Amino acid sequence: MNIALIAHDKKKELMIEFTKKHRDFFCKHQLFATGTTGQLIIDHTQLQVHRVKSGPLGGDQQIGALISDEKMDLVIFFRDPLTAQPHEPDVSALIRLCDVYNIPLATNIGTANYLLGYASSRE
Ligand SMILES: O=C(CO)COP(=O)(O)O
Repeated sequence: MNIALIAHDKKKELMIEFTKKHRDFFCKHQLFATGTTGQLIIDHTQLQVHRVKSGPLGGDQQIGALISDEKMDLVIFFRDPLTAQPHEPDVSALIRLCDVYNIPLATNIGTANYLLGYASSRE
């Protein structure tokens, strides 16, 4: 599967812990991430990650383009619901494209755990 991993700043620690915990799952898949999130995942897990630009600099739109090209199978996007983002339209557009293309999307750890459990059971 092609999997996108994205986290807003206050959720980056959570993403690091999540990818560390599920490293055995993630190492079997092609990973894509926005710039800063991707670098942190690489630094802490040594997983291979294809990094696009940072979210506020167009990275969310690049992930959105991959979704619209039907190249993404799962999106895990730990959003920060309590902090205004300068690129909020890009965030909304990415989430919208997941709905347009029926791509499974987790925006919090509860859903992410659920989706990973399901994806692992199908391996
Ligand atoms: O802003 C983001 C998602 O909207 C994430 O971007 P970074 O991973 O570059 O911080």
